[in-house]
Amino acid sequence: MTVLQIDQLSKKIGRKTIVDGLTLTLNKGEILGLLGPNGAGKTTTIRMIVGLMSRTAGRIIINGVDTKTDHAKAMNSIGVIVENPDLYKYLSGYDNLVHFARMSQGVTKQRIKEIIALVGLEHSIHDKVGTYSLGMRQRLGLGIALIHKPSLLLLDEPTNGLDPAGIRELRAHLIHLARQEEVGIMISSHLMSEMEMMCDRVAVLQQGKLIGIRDLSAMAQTDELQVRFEVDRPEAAVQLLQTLTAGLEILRDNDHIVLRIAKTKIPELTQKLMAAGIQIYGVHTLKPSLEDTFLEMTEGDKAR
Ligand SMILES: Nc1ncnc2c1ncn2[C@@H]1O[C@H](COP(=O)(O)OP(=O)(O)OP(=O)(O)O)[C@@H](O)[C@H]1O
Repeated sequence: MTVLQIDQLSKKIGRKTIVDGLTLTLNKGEILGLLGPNGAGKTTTIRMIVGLMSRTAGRIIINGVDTKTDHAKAMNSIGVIVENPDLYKYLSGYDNLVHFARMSQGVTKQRIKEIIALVGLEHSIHDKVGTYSLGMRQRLGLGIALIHKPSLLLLDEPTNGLDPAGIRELRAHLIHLARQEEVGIMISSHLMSEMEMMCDRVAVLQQGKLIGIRDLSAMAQTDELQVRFEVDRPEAAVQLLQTLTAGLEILRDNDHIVLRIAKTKIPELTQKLMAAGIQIYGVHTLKPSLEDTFLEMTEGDKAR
């Protein structure tokens, strides 16, 4: 089920086009990354979705509701952390949650308890927020964004300022939310490594334009690997493999030969090399990374 659908969304300020005809969908239980360098238009896109900024053109549909037709209804199913959450630091985490819960209808004590467990703040929820670390404040902010059970969560660079442990914790919470509570999550970042670790799909933005979408779960399942054989006679190895597998591209890198094959092919090729008397010192495998595919996309873009 689609929780967010954006069609031909654009933003112009003066003569500058900041977001240019962006079309995207986000499904229930999916984590979609919005990846792009500074100034690519990520924040502007998120601000337009939540109505913090007007749009120049395009449609935004949240759970089947057009945000232009019924903004309030569409916003009911969104949780958002656009910047550092506004928290009351002289109140406890619990009192902050109660305060924000009053703004939504029908939030029960049980829901507040669930939220505290969900964001892992059981042990410090009665401490004053002023004593919290940045990671704890982020988690409380996440809890507040989730209190009314949104089916869509939007996060703009949520890991900014977090240390590696904080980032790991936040990532675990977001994956849990998507998988267990089926929340659709859109998260912006300029860090590929971060996107790679938590997103199902990544939309790459460059100068306000969508230049490609990569399905990371499909990338993880593909059995094509980059395989490097370290051998004593690379020349002979290349010749042999080329006669065995027509059309296979093999690169030579000093004592290594590098090729892209399915994992299941490795034993067969290893045996053939050994049978030809070629000594194998090592076999190293590498999955194509998001960075590789990102570079492929941006280079492809330049060529057009
Ligand atoms: N109100 C505004 N007036 C003029 N230009 C703006 C305005 N808001 C944003 N911009 C410009 O639009 C571009 C996109 O900004 P935006 O903040 O959406 O990018 P971003 O991808 O979120 O980048 P960052 O990672 O730096 O937050 C930038 O070049 C920015 O200078």
